[in-house]
Amino acid sequence: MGKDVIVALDFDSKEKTLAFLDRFTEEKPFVKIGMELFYAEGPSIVREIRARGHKIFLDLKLHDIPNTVKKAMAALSALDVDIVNLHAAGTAAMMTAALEGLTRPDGTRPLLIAVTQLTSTDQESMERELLIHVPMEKVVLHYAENAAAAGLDGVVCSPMEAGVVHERCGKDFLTVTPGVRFADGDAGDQKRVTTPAKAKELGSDYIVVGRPITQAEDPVAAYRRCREEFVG
Ligand SMILES: O=C(O)c1cc(=O)[nH]c(=O)n1[C@@H]1O[C@H](COP(=O)(O)O)[C@@H](O)[C@H]1O
Repeated sequence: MGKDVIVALDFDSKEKTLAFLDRFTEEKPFVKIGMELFYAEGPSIVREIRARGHKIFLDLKLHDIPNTVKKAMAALSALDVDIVNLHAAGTAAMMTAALEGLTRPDGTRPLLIAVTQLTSTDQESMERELLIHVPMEKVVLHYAENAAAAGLDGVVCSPMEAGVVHERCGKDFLTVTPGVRFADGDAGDQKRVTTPAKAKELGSDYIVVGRPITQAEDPVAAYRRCREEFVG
């Protein structure tokens, strides 16, 4: 898999989602199905979007005791998706169980990545609300190293940390980075934000972009602008 833009399909219904995807007549974007759409429509929406030929990052951010995560991942392994994730790269036991559950009888599995610190969290809120009194970059690197040691394929972090994660965990360890806005865009609830061009410079493998594309007046033009900046 190469550098690409992943479009976050944060819609509350199948109808809105498919109407959005129908706008793309020339390209087949890599998409992310997250909690909002999955909880509204269930696994059938994943199958339907896959049948249309899209690559899929299924972003359900699993986090529970190892046995529960293993069983839930086993259920998700029946879906033909490219990436799934955990929230967060916490204990080795949970991550190992997730890998076991996700691995199909034939030995194949989707890529498994884990969230480090949400891109809606900044240093101040991490300290005040989560009581983590360590620099953000160090926290992200710690989670990334945990994930790499457990055998995961990468992490979700902000583009701001992509470079150091690659330095520490290797160039093949994936950095999937939300928190992306155009220079003239509104950050909204995101805190650790860069432009697509900056994410490229910093070494992100994938940028995850939702509202700057889905809420744009011309989503296809916004997607193309994003790809142009990030992939070139
Ligand atoms: O796991 C994620 O995808 C994720 C992790 C994170 O730290 N920050 C983050 O924004 N995301 C997701 O990335 C998308 C970003 O959407 P926009 O802020 O609209 O571009 C949303 O679907 C979030 O759920």
